[in-house]
Amino acid sequence: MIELTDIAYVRSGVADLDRAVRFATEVVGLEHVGSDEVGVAHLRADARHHCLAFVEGASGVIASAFTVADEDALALAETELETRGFHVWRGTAEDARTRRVGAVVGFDDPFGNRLELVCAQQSLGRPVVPGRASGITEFGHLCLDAPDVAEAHRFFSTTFNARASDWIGDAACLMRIDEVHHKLAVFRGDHPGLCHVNFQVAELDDVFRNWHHLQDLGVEIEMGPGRHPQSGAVFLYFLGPEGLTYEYSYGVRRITDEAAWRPRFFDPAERGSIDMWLGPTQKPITQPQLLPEGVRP
Ligand SMILES: O=C/C=C/C(C(=O)O)=C(/O)C(=O)O
Ligand SMILES: [Fe+2]
Repeated sequence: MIELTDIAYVRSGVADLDRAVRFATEVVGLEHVGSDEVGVAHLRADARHHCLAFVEGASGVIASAFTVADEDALALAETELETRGFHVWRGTAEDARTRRVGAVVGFDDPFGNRLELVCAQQSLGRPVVPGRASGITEFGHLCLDAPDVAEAHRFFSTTFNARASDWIGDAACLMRIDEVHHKLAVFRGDHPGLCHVNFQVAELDDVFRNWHHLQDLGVEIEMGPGRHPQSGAVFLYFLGPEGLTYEYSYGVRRITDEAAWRPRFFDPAERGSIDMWLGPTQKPITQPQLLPEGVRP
C-alpha cells in the first residue's frame, strides 16, 4: 500500500500558452510564478511552488501528481507499482527540476490516466500574489475520469491509501487521503482525462462574487452556484481555455472522526443528489488525457 500524503499538481498541455496563463491569472486568480523556463508556466494557489503547470504543445492533460513522504517512500512506491505490473518511469533531474520536486516517478493507471508520484515538492515562503482577488486559499482537489468508477475506487483504495468518502451511484466516487472530504474524485467517463481542478475560496461571498465576475466576462459557467450534499461545499464550475474545467468551492467537509465515517450512496437520478439547491446539473467537461508520440513510457 502506497501512502499518498497530498495532491501536488496537474500538468496540462496547451496550444496557446499566453491565453491559458492570462485566464488562470486574470480570470481564475492564480499567481504566475516567473521563471526562465521557455514553454512552461507555473501557476500557484498556496504554499506549493505551483499546483498547475501549463506546457506549450498539444492540448490535453499530461499528468496528475501526488506527494509521498520522502525519497525512501518514493523508491518503495516505484518497486510496489512494478511488482503490481505497472510500467514505471523515473524522471531525470531535469524532469524533477521543472516540476520543482526532489524526484518524480510516473505510470499510467489502469484507465489510462497518467499519474506522477513526487517527493520534496518545493514550497514558497513568500505570500501568494493572486492574479485577481478571487479569494483562492488552496488547491482543493483534482478529479479524473474512468469508465468504471467502482473499479477506479478499487484501484485507488488498494494501491494507495485513498478511502471512499461518498458515492454518487456509479457516476462518481469521492475519495480522501487525509481529513479533507475528498482530494481525489473519479467521475464516470468513457475516456481518461481530467474532469476538473478545484480551488477552495475563503468565503461564501467569493463564490458569488466570482460567479458575477465570470458572467460579466462571458466565461462559460458549467454548473452552479450550488451546494454539493457530499462535501457540503458551495460550488461553481466554469470552463477555461483548451477544455480545462475549473471549480471554486467553499466549505468542504473535514472528516475528523475517521472510525465513525461511513460513505454514503447518492442516486444520481434523484434530484438534489448533486446540487442541494436543485439547480441544473451536468458532468463537467473533461480535458482528455494526452499521450503524445514519444512520451514515456
Ligand atoms: O457531483 C458531485 C460532486 C461533489 C463534489 C463535492 O462534494 O464537493 C465535488 O467537489 C466534486 O467531486 O467535484
Ligand atoms: Fe469538485
